[in-house]
Amino acid sequence: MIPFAQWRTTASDPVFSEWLRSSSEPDWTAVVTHPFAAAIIRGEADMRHYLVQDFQFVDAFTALLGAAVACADSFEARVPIGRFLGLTVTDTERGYFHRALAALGADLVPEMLEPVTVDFRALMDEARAGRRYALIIAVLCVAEWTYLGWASRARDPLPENFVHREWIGLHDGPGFRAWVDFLRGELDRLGPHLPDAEQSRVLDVFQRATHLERRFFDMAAEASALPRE
Ligand SMILES: Cc1ncc(CN)c(N)n1
Repeated sequence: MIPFAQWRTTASDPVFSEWLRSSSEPDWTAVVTHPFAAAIIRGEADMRHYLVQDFQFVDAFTALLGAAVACADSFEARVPIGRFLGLTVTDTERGYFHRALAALGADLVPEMLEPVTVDFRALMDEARAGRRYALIIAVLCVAEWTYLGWASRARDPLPENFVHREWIGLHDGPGFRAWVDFLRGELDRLGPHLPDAEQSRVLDVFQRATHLERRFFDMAAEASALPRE
């Protein structure tokens, strides 16, 4: 791993979030180009098992957003997080899950949690319990930026089935892009001023979250008999 202070001297885009992202390859590219994500874009992915597991992801993610509101270092930082928590995740996205899982004939509560769901929830719970804003934002940023990465590859016409189309729409568009820009901006604002050891901890969490995103899509692909990558 090249430390941020050294990396920034030669990087073309020397911001902290780009250091985290580029240090998380090859997992990062594997997530945003994953066959399961490509199948969602084509409207061909079997979403049932994936969305059932993801609803459990979103539960811990919502709690982590709450921790971000609580642990942010200013009112101005709390506002966009609180807005996204209240207007998107617990409203639009929750409504999508209820409609999509009903259309797919799935229960909201799964019979079992996949190992990757357990591990992802554990990472989010660890960040939430640690109450360190930069580490919390690192996990949130991976989840949202990787999803913007694959969803923004979609082109018109989007799939007819609302289960695919709305899932793409939830993770693309100007509002979601601004949210990802905010999360990246928080890392860019805070990261350069952290001590080296804390920068390493942020990178560790960022890399672990990126790897879990890859495993999550692998799990979904396996359940729907697609190649893992
Ligand atoms: C596993 C996972 N990662 C990210 C997202 C986008 N919030 C999601 N719904 N699920």
